[in-house]
Amino acid sequence: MKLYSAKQIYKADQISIKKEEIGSNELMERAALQLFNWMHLRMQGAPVKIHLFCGIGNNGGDGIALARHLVDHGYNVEVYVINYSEKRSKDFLINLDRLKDRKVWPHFMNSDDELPEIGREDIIVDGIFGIGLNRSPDAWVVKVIQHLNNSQAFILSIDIPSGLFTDQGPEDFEAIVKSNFVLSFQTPKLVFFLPETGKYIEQWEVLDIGLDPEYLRVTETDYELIGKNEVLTMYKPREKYGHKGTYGHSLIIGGSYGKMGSVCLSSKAALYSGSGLVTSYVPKIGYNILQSSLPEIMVLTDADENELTDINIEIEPTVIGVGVGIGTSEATVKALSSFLKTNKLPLVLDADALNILSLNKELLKNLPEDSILTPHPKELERLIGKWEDDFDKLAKVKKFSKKHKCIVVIKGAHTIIVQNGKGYVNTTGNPGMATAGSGDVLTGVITGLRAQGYPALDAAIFGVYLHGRAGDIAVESTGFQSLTASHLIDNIAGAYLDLFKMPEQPVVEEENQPS
Ligand SMILES: NC(=O)C1=CN([C@@H]2O[C@H](COP(=O)(O)OP(=O)(O)OC[C@H]3O[C@@H](n4cnc5c(N)ncnc54)[C@H](O)[C@@H]3O)[C@@H](O)[C@H]2O)[C@@H](O)CC1
Ligand SMILES: [K+]
Repeated sequence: MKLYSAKQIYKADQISIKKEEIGSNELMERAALQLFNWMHLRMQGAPVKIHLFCGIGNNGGDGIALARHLVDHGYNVEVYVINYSEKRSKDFLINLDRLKDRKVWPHFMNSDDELPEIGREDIIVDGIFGIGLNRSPDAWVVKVIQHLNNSQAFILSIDIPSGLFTDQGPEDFEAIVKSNFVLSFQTPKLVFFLPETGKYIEQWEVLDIGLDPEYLRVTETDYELIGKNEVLTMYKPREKYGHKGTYGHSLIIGGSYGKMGSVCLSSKAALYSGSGLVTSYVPKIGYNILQSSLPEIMVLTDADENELTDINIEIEPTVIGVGVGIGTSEATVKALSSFLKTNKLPLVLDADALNILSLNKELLKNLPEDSILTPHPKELERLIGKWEDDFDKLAKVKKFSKKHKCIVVIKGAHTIIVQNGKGYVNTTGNPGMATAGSGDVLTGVITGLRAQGYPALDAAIFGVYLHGRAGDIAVESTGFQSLTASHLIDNIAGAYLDLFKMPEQPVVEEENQPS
């Protein structure tokens, strides 16, 4: 699913209005009706108090129009207009008049007005600012926003939580509505998925207001949201006459004294994600550990007992996953450096391989094109330097990816895969996956997919999706706290099977026929 920018949404609005020969207020009416239907379906006329806080632009206009529909259906509403500017939009004014026709008089709130009382069982509709926010709200509006956040009432935001910019990071974190639910028009917004701003959104849903499908189809976006539909197009079915050679050979290079578990996890994950063959390359200390815990896997050893000192491979793997558990000792840095200088095979780099690259940036030029780097936030900072906010981080990663012709997997609650100027935002996974070894499993899954012939970008996107989906399936039986990296591996199978599961249809009971 594409994530459109505010500029693109405004353009889609204009094109739809022109093509359909409708007024902009008709588009607002569509939006308001969708909002109303959503609420009405869930509330079924319940006499809960609904406080609608509306700005003076089109987001406020949506709120005012919604208020009219709620009033028409007998809901208990109170409307407040937050008068933060003299420049009321045309469609806001049209809808204000329509509301007044119903003899509903909003409270017009200015800077020194008292804040209304809101019960914790009430509902707040947040229509103060939409995608038109272009500077931080004034101090008194921030107070109103804080009042809503402190009320403990359920907050339903129209289009975007008020105070969040659509395409830039926040300036004032106090000035943002904390939404329980966002009904976002036509597209979710990128900020819903970034660490600094995603926390203002508990849940979201898209309302289709019928913006011009052709414009939406042909318009390229900088970001895409990745769900099942997106990865299904990447999936490679197994061939009937395939053999283990058809599905590639993964080599996992890693480990040091006390850190052999990471190699076990990566190697096993590569196998479970479908790699035909898997070999691990480890210090001697790892030989028995791997041979006895993973019978399907072949093992090669370094000359040294406890750490990697000379990466000397005499096999021809399809892809190499390198870095888990290797540490950063002088001997290992040397070994990795000389390996990178001669290696031409596709790479997935993780953990200390990334830390070694950060300390020896000249090695980056040795990476084969389309190498996949999987840093967690600290490793990323070492690679690209500090960032000011999430948008600055994304800009820096894009620049890095372009310069070094590599794919960067920014691990997080919503992992984002960046190649060149484009980002792919993952939707699977859960907080239980913040656990030891989770990253090692991801490295194995991506390596295993690459071995099977998935192009690098697909391997990264699909791998991140599968890893998260395995976590989502696992958590149903483990809970967040007890989820471990091994559970993730055990559920890779479930994540694959889930790709082809049809959504469950609601059971419709047959009506009793008179006999
Ligand atoms: N035809 C359309 O454009 C549609 C727009 N829709 C709604 O319209 C919204 C966008 O409306 P607007 O463009 O009117 O913008 P907003 O309603 O988000 O903001 C209102 C206006 O306030 C001003 N402003 C921005 N930041 C401010 C600040 N900190 N303090 C004071 N004033 C500030 C800006 O001039 C802005 O246009 C969407 O989020 C959506 O809810 C929907 O009705 C669907 C159709
Ligand atoms: K809003």
